[in-house]
Amino acid sequence: MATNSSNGTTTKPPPIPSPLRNSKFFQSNMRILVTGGAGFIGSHLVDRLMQNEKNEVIVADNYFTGSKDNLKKWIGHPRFELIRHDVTEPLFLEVDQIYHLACPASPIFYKYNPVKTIKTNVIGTLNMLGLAKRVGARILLTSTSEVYGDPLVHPQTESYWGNVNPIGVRSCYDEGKRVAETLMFDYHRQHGIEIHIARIFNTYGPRMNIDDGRVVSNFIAQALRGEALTVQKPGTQTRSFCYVSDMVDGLMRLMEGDQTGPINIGNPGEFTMVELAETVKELIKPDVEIKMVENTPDDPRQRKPDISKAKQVLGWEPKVKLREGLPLMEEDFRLRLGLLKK
Ligand SMILES: NC(=O)c1ccc[n+]([C@@H]2O[C@H](COP(=O)([O-])OP(=O)(O)OC[C@H]3O[C@@H](n4cnc5c(N)ncnc54)[C@H](O)[C@@H]3O)[C@@H](O)[C@H]2O)c1
Ligand SMILES: O=c1ccn([C@@H]2O[C@H](COP(=O)(O)OP(=O)(O)O[C@H]3OC[C@@H](O)[C@H](O)[C@H]3O)[C@@H](O)[C@H]2O)c(=O)[nH]1
Repeated sequence: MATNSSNGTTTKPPPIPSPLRNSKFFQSNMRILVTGGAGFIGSHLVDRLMQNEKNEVIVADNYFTGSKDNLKKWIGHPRFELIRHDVTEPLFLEVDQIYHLACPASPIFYKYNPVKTIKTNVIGTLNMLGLAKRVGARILLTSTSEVYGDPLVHPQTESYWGNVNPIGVRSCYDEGKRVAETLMFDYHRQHGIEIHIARIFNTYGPRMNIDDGRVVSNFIAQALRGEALTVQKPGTQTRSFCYVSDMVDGLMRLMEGDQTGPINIGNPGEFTMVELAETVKELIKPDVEIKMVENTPDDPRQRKPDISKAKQVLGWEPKVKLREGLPLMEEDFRLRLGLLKK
């Protein structure tokens, strides 16, 4: 069956699934690979996938930012496998679906080793597309709102080509993800691979690394530790925050449908960093100080997804509001920091 690309062209039918599927010994389970599945979003995705008894889940992760701890409830389960693997090396598996999430998401981590970040996005995605082609699997890429760069169009629609610095300190990630999208579409057009591209906007929730440097995790950890909330200048820059359970729901709907995307998955609720700090202050520690600190180069000044396409073709929209999601993350951080509520 040819797939409908977002630009209306139809492509060759996908390669036939692995001959294994026709063998009489074949388990009829769906074999799902989640690269980066030991990470924040990936481990929540694994939790949801494992709820379906017809799913066998394999996680491939190099633990650069993820942790086995995020998957401890599944280790040893007969339908679950965890392998230490770096996606910049080829991977030979028999699978039916690939959720390709492997890439450090926190700017502090993806800037730590920029060459490795772009290798992960380019060579890692090439390896996963090669795997999809070999076994006839469908593949979903978790791309990012960063492909829009410092957007001149607001809110951002999927048809916006972006405003990205090709040689900046964030380019390893922003351009790396753009090349990953390009590779996805080239394999789709040239080899008929069934692709799905999600452009994920800022996502938060339990299991974020406490010190991974992203704004929501920073503010909550700072408030719980009684440290000043560090608003990076100018403080008027905006982001929109999607709770992780909404994000996982969107990714699974995209994988199960026939849309190539790209499709924005995010919460259109837009806040300045000062507003976010004030909300965390009010909800967690009303006497905490808020201080302005220096920012880093090329920080986008505004970001808000237009999610009309996700609503229309996926029947998806976020349900959890920021003021509902933050307390759930606070509870998780208190537990992990040993600061249970008195
Ligand atoms: N969380 C967000 O706000 C957000 C926003 C946009 C896009 N995304 C994308 O979603 C995906 C997951 O993000 P996250 O927030 O869960 O980040 P995360 O850092 O928690 O998870 C990434 C996972 O990938 C693994 N990984 C990194 N490089 C790897 C490599 N070379 N080989 C194998 N595994 C590797 C890490 O160890 C980690 O487990 C990423 O692709 C990220 O770019 C996230
Ligand atoms: O302590 C902090 C940290 C960050 N910030 C600000 O908060 C905003 C968001 O910064 P974050 O580091 O949380 O995240 P970013 O928006 O830069 O990237 C995020 O969204 C796009 C995804 O692809 C990335 O994976 C995700 O990390 C920035 O304007 C930053 O300057 C603060 O004000 N204080």
